Amino acid sequence: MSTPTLKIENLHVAIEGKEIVKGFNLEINGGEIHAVMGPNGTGKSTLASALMGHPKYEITEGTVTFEGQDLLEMEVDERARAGLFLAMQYPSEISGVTNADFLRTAINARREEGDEIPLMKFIKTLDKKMDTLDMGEEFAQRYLNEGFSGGEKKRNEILQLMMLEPKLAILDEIDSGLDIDALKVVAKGVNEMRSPNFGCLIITHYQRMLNYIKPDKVHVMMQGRIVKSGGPELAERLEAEGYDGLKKELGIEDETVNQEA
Ligand SMILES: Nc1ncnc2c1ncn2[C@@H]1O[C@H](COP(=O)(O)OP(=O)(O)OP(=O)(O)O)[C@@H](O)[C@H]1O
Repeated sequence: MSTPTLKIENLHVAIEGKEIVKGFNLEINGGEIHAVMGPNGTGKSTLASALMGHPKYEITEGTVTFEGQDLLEMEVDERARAGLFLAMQYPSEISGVTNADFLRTAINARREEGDEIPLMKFIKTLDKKMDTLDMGEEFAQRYLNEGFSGGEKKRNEILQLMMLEPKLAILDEIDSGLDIDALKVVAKGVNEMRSPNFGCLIITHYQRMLNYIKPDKVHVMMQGRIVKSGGPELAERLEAEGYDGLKKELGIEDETVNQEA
């Protein structure tokens, strides 16, 4: 058996002393796409931020390995260099840094000194990927996310994903605020990345994203942990019944981790 790309065991995460993630387990093997769905406030974004090493999130228990290495021991930049990518629900704007400069710097940060990506190759690859995502040429020279619409920011995150070619991407609600055309474009980008060397964790409320990116596994998160796992049909059931049907089946009464705490 090969080493899983990501292995999360009994993870507990607290924010300002309050436990939000409560015993989360997940294993993603190379090339698999997993979706984590769940109602508001169940700890999905907290999980994503904790995996990326956000200092505000305290890991109180559990282990996480990335290709067999202890992820929790790694600094944030080490996690990115090791091939972990996080697309945020609200990408930040950086004035004075163009999209193209940012991407080239980020790509080179993951390469050895002296092995930087040649400029022409970079430009050619960037053009091709921007074309796939229906992005106008001007986006390369615009400051990072500054003045971008919500949909443009999401598209831009997928551009970063395609350029950086991570081993594992965590996509936190990249579908929120997207119109149907943008959603299809974003899905096209992710689908183009599909390969045995690319794993993906998609965090979403809605099934609609999963109509375009077919996950191998779907997990439902409630009260800070996975309460049910299945295939794409689980997402379809949630879309039809809402989360209430599942809560009844599992005997879960609380809606959020807050109420339980
Ligand atoms: N920085 C913070 N300080 C205090 N509480 C926080 C912080 N971040 C998250 N929380 C709380 O943790 C709980 C889980 O939040 P989280 O954003 O992880 O949920 P989520 O499942 O991603 O929700 P949504 O689907 O609405 O985005 C919420 O009750 C939230 O208020």
